[in-house]
Amino acid sequence: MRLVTAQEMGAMDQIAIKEYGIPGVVLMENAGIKVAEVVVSLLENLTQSTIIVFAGKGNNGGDGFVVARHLHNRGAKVQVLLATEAEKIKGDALINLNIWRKMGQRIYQVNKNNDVNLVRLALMKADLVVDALYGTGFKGTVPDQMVPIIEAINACGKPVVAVDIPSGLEADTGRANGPCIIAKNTVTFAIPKLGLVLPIARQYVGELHVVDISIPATVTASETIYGDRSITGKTSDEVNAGKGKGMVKSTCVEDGKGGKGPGINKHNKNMGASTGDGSSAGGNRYLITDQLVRGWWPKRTGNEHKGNFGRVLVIAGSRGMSGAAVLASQAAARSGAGLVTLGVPTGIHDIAESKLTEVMTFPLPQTDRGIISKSALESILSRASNSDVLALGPGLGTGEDVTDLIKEILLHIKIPCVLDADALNALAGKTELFAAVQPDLVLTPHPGEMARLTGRTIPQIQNNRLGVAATKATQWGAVVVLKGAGTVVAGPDGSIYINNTGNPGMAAGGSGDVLTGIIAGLLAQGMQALPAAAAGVYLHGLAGDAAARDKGMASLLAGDLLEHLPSVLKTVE
Ligand SMILES: NC(=O)C1=CN([C@@H]2O[C@H](COP(=O)(O)OP(=O)(O)OC[C@H]3O[C@@H](n4cnc5c(N)ncnc54)[C@H](O)[C@@H]3O)[C@@H](O)[C@H]2O)[C@@H](O)CC1
Ligand SMILES: [K+]
Repeated sequence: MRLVTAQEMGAMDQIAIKEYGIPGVVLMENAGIKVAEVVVSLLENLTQSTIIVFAGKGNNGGDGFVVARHLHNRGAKVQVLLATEAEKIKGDALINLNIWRKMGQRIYQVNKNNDVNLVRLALMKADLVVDALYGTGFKGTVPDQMVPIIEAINACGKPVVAVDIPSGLEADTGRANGPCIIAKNTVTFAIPKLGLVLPIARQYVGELHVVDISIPATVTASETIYGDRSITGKTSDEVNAGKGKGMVKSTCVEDGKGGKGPGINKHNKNMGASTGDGSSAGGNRYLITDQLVRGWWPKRTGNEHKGNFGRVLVIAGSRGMSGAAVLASQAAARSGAGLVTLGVPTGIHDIAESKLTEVMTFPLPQTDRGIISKSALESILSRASNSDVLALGPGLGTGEDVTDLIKEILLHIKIPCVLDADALNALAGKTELFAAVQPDLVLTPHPGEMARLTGRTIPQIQNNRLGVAATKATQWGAVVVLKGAGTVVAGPDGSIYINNTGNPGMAAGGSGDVLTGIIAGLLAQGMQALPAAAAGVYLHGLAGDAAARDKGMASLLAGDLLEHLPSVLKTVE
């Protein structure tokens, strides 16, 4: 499902208004009607219900007046509390405020500090609250006089329906920098705003409804290139040249409905390049959904043999870390790869072989610390020449030997690679190598590994997950999977896929090894790097959710994910 920033949504609204001739007041009317419908669906007896609508000074408040009118028309008792001076209301919002007044309805101004008593009194009588204080126009922290109002709403215990976005939440970052409405339901217009699906926003958004307000599909479905460089990756001149021309591209890859899918080729590795860090990388953003994954799924016709589904080579493990190698290779096999071969240091070869049935194994020369030695290079490259994908890293261990080996592998490899764990640690400070690698690369760092790779702190990574992932994916010409709650998958073109499956129980040893194997398994079946990574994190999370339902989060083990992979895969197949 496509996601947009506030600026992109605003640009789409403007195109609908200025180029298609749909008056803004019509969009506002539709928005208000759709919110009213959700409110009606939540109330048992509308005509016996009292609804309080909190309206702010902008268009979000304008939507609120429309909601109030439709609920009143349908027999509810509706009170509008205005959290600004009425004189500040303008444009379409003023049109709707005036209609409300002409209907003989009052508004109650509650923009002064001592008005909070009026707010509390109204809330006591309410069955439901509509939050139309701030929408996508909000940034920063709510002004002081709004703090007691928002606190009173959150404390009243009545269900709150947020119009477009909970007030106090930033549409792009999903951050609440101060008090913020905690909604039971959020009704967002046309396309979900990026911040609404980020894990930090979950507690405020509640159930998310995405409703159509009649913005033409040609506008919402286009890979729009509007706004400034911070969104498009274009120079301001290019943007100005395109202004007023409407949609620049029309291929849409949304919910598996069409388009060629977000493939990657190395030639577009610098597309959408961004200068700064922030959320500055160009490209489109999506929430990974079932529909998207189904659209990417390799089709099986029934006439295949095991060679059709690709061969995965896993190079992993070291003394004491045979489990990582076993989990990664089993996950590749479980994800549908035709053949999986695991190369491990001699010392743990027998252990790996005894734990694995379907996966073939072979021993590699090792150092006296039980780590694969540099002299394994030739053997690995020779195996790789008969494979379709290489998964490299889980449990490899660290040291100069490993670093040298990985560097050499990457400089000579000709098949797509998934790099994880120690393969990433080995390349900290040597990331210029990524851009020199010929085949597709998928990197799967957790925030700690990303901090080492980029020379930043973990908080710096976590405070800007989307920006860092997209910027680095562009710079490195690789698919970057930044793990953690709300895993971010970024492509070299700056596009971003956000994952919402999974649970905290998955933060267990070995979970990342399973993900590496799943992505390698999907790549082996012919999926391109970006869809394989995005589908991989989605399925990995679903398997984790199924395992948590089965066993609870506390005792969830990485091996449980393997057990639940088949049923999860069955649902998308
Ligand atoms: N024609 C359109 O563009 C449509 C807009 N719609 C609604 O309009 C909303 C966006 O409206 P607006 O852009 O008017 O803005 P909002 O209504 O979201 O915000 C209201 C005002 O608050 C101000 N503000 C922002 N941050 C603040 C802060 N920290 N402290 C104090 N004031 C702050 C803004 O400058 C703005 O004037 C959407 O969320 C949606 O609800 C819908 O009616 C659909 C059509
Ligand atoms: K709102």
